[in-house]
Formats: sequence, C-alpha cells, structure tokens
Amino acid sequence: MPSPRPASPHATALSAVASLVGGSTTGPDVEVTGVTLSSQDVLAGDLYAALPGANTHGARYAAGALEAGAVAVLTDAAGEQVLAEDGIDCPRVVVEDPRSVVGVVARAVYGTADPALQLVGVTGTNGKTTTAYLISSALTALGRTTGLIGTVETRIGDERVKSMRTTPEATVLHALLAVMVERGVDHCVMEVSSHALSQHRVDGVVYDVALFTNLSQDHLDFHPTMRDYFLAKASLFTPERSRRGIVCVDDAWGRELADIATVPVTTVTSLADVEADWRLLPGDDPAAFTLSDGTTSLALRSALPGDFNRVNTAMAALALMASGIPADQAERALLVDPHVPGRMERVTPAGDGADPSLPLVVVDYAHTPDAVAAALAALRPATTGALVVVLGAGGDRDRGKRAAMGRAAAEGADVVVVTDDNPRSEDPAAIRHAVLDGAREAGTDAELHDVEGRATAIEAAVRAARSRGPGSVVAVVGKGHETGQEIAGTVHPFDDRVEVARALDAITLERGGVA
Ligand SMILES: CC(=O)N[C@H]1[C@@H](OP(=O)(O)OP(=O)(O)OC[C@H]2O[C@@H](n3ccc(=O)[nH]c3=O)[C@H](O)[C@@H]2O)O[C@H](CO)[C@@H](O)[C@@H]1O[C@H](C)C(=O)N[C@@H](C)C(=O)N[C@H](CCC(=O)O)C(=O)O
Ligand SMILES: Nc1ncnc2c1ncn2[C@@H]1O[C@H](COP(=O)(O)OP(=O)(O)OP(=O)(O)O)[C@@H](O)[C@H]1O
Ligand SMILES: N[C@H](CCC[C@H](N)C(=O)O)C(=O)O
Ligand SMILES: [Mg+2]
Repeated sequence: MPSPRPASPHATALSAVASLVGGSTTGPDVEVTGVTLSSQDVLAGDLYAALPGANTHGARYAAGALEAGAVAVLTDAAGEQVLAEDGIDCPRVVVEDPRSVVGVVARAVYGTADPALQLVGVTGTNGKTTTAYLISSALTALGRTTGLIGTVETRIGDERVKSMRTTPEATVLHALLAVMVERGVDHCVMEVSSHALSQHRVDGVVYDVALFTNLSQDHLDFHPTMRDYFLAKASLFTPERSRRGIVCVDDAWGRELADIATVPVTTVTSLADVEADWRLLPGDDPAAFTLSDGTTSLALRSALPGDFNRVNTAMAALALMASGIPADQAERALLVDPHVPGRMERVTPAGDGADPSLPLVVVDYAHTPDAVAAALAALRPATTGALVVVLGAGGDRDRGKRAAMGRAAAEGADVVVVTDDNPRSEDPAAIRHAVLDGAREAGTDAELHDVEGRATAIEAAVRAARSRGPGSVVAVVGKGHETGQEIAGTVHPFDDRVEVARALDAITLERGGVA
C-alpha cells in the first residue's frame, strides 16, 4: 500500500530545488509537487530521486518513473550517464551525492521545515517500538491526535498503514509529516534506526525530543564496528537533528552518549550505582516503581512485564514531560495498556483458555542477544515449571549475533528449541547450527533441540512445556508482529501468534475440549 501523500500539495520550481542543493540543471524549469526515491511509488508531478545504491542505480528505473508521471529527475553524474545511455532527455538536477540532499529537498517540496507538531524520535538497539507505543498510547489517552511511525505500523490519528521499514525513506517521512499536519496531528512519535541515521533518511527533520534506550550487538552486517553503530545513533543528539535528549545511562554507551551529546541531555538510570538526573526506585510490586529526580516523583506502573519495560515506561514518562505534559497526567496516561503487537504479547487459545495444563505462551520480538536475555529474565518470575524458548536468527543479517543469541537462550531457558526465523537467501540449517553452537558453548543444563520449520517448532515447544507440568512458560521470540516468513526470496504468510493459538487449540481438541 502506498504511503499517504498530502491532499493539497504545493508546487516547487525545479530551479529552486537546484539552487537549494547547489546542483546543475538541464531542461525546462518544471514544477514538482512531490518527491520519491522509489520508481514504484511515483505520482504525477513527482521529482524522482535516482540514487546510486549497493545493488543498482536508481537511474535505471528513471524511464518507468517518468512513464508513471515523474516530471524531473534528481541524480548524480553516474545517473546522468545512465539516462544518456537509455536515451532519456528529461528535466534534471545533478549533484555529487543525491542521497545526502534528498531530505532537504523533500522538506522544501512538502513544506515541513517547521511542522506544527511535537516530534519525538526514539533510537537504541532494543525498546524503540515499545517506548514509541507507550508514548503514543499515553498521548492518545490524553486526547491528543497522535502520529506514530515505526517497525510495526504508521498511524495518523485513527488511520493505520503497515510499515515497510522501521524508519521510512526521507521522501516518505516528509510526506507523512505534511499529511500529519494537514490532519491535525499534534504529537508524532517515531523510531529512528541506525540505518536511517546513516542513510540520511531523517535529514531535514529536527526532533523536539530524542530518546536513547540502549546499545548492544546488532546490525554488524551494516555497521563495520559497534563504535560506528554507536556514532550513527549518537548523531541524533546534535543540533541538526534534535533540540534535546533523554538518555538511558544503564549501559556504558548511554553514559558516553550523555558526555558527547551536543544538545542538552537529561539522563535516567535503573541502576543504583550509576549517576543520573532521574532514577527508577523499586515499588511495592514488580510492576510498580517511582521515577524521581529528587524533587519531582512519579508513581509509575509498567503495563508490560520485565525490568526493561520499567525502563521503557520511565523513558516514555520523561518524553511526555519534555513534550509539555504535566507529570500527574503522564503518570495516569501511562497506566493504559499500550498493546504493543508482538512484544511480550500473551497468546491464549480460542476456546478452553482456563485449562491449567496449557502453558502460558508469550510472543516477543527479541532478536538480539541482549533482548533474548532480557525477555527470558522477564518471564522467569512467572515460571514455576519449565521455561521453554523458541528462537532462530534472520538470514542476510548480522551473523555474529547468532551464537550469542543461542548462548543467551541456553543461559535463560530450560528448554531451547532452535528453529528458522527469516532465512532469506541463506541455508536455514546453517543458521540454526550457528545458534545451536552458541547454545552448546553456554555449557548449561538447558535441553537443546534443532527443529526445521517454525510451525513445527512452536507446536513441539508448547507440547514440551505442557509435559513439563503446570507453571511452564513458552517464549516464542524473534518475529513478534511479523506476518510473513521470508524464505529464498518469497515471503510466506506466517504469524507466530496464529501458530501458537493453533498449537494450543490442537491440544485442547485432543483433550476433548472445544477450541
Ligand atoms: C541496507 C539498506 O538499508 N539498504 C537500503 C538502501 O539500499 P541500496 O542502497 O542497496 O539501494 P538499491 O537497492 O541499490 O537501489 C538503488 C535505488 O534504486 C531505487 N530503485 C530500485 C529498484 C526499483 O525497482 N526502483 C527503484 O526506484 C531504490 O529505491 C534506491 O533508491 O537504500 C534503499 C533506498 O534508497 C533502501 O530501500 C534499502 O533498504 C533495504 C531494502 C533494507 O532492507 N533495509 C533494512 C536493512 C533497514 O533499513 N532496516 C532498518 C532496521 C532497523 C531496526 O529496526 O533495527 C530500518 O530502518 O528498517
Ligand atoms: N529497554 C530494553 N532493553 C532491552 N531489551 C528490550 C528493551 N525493550 C524491549 N526489549 C526487548 O527487545 C525486543 C524488541 O523490542 P522493540 O521492538 O521495542 O525494540 P526495537 O528497538 O523497536 O527493535 P527493532 O530495531 O527490531 O525495531 C523486545 O521484544 C524485548 O524482548
Ligand atoms: N528490524 C530488524 C528485524 C529483525 C527481525 C528478525 N525476525 C529477522 O528477520 O532478523 C532488522 O532488520 O534487523
Ligand atoms: Mg522497532
């Protein structure tokens, strides 16, 4: 589904675009009413940004873009060469590095230099989606018209569009901000991935508040080192990208970020031995806690399980206050269950839900070593029987995290069922073996299984948990809200929550119950 565009686009002269980016122009001075960098999303009147990429050059798709209604092309010298080879003579702007200017071009075309809404950006390895939902659901509970842009979906008030990426391309993002302003959205909360920061996807956007949750291993297929990954995240905390920051200093990366940020930063910690402006203090029960800076105290409750979700809730509270919401209102609004799809989401059988022999099953999006450890630690207190985990690892992504995920699983669970995630172009068995190697290296007593096929693995895990007796818990991690499984270039319909419900119903039927 194409991403929304403003209902009332305004026209920008191509010559104005050229002078904005210092590019050379060829051809008549047409007016552009939109901008896109995907030939598949062209609307009439668009400027098509034909970018060089790792796989191809966008200029190869210029003919299609022009046919679909694009009126001009923004590209580089290599792109212009491709246009010439293809016999295309169209109005164009040529610059050295078109990707690095496409954000400011989109900002000019969509008029989003100073959008009339509060903009919150959330970065970090884990917790972006969860924290963004917590903020967005609290704002909605407070009667605000809210926008949300992230891994699961894009929301514009009540309208929902499935997301293709965690952070959209700059052309899509500026169009979305324009649409949000048109529709009266007063607060927009969005996830800002390190890919986005590195690839100029949020150029031309200045966040009123930027949040940093944490940093741990992920994406080392894209970033050469953890430091490079960190510096990409850190670039959000500079005046070009944000006005102020809220940084969780529970890990050393957060502490370094608080030191090097060039915007004013408020720090928060859940650790007793770390210095911070705000700290989380334990409450009467595991979900409750106080967030205090020594003067102001908020009595908060995490609607979601796990220590990490208390931190996410604290970050959300600080973001709300930084956006002008009074502390008492933030406190109350955060009590609302945010329902974050596929994050610590309990799946119940369709019918015989109260059957005590059925295990508690939770679907979660843990797909990094740190998140696997955190998710299992969160479920341990709820486990009086065995804790069973089903996990794999994505293909064509950071290979180095696979063994570490296996290790975290074997350290946190009693039974580890290693299966397929999104193998993409890789051999699924080879990925499973890398995860299993790590699990074995952990040297714990955990029972290890290698099960080909995720549906089979989920059913086996649910049955194993049930056979381990009441109080057993199953964590199915890695795919969360995803509704497809990518195998060898094809995305097959697949939803962990559907498969879990199916497995629970199958057991219920065997016992003579009604599913
Ligand atoms: C590794 C990566 O991030 N690659 C991004 C990069 O691709 P690329 O430079 O290789 O581009 P390319 O495929 O060579 O294509 C060149 C140009 O031709 C255009 N093109 C290509 C084909 C066509 O039919 N029409 C067309 O217009 C493309 O839009 C592109 O501008 O630039 C493209 C747009 O210019 C992005 O679509 C692409 O994201 C790919 C698809 C991707 O999978 N990205 C993932 C890894 C990603 O961004 N993930 C983060 C995850 C964060 C998290 O949650 O942890 C995210 O923010 O989602
Ligand atoms: N603050 C946190 N610290 C550590 N682990 C967390 C935290 N918050 C969530 N998690 C774990 O990480 C998983 C992913 O969380 P979430 O989807 O909120 O993160 P994300 O940063 O949006 O991830 P992605 O980059 O894949 O979009 C959760 O399912 C949970 O297991
Ligand atoms: N946003 C994450 C999603 C990973 C989810 C997991 N299911 C996988 O396919 O690896 C990424 O692009 O790395
Ligand atoms: Mg996310």
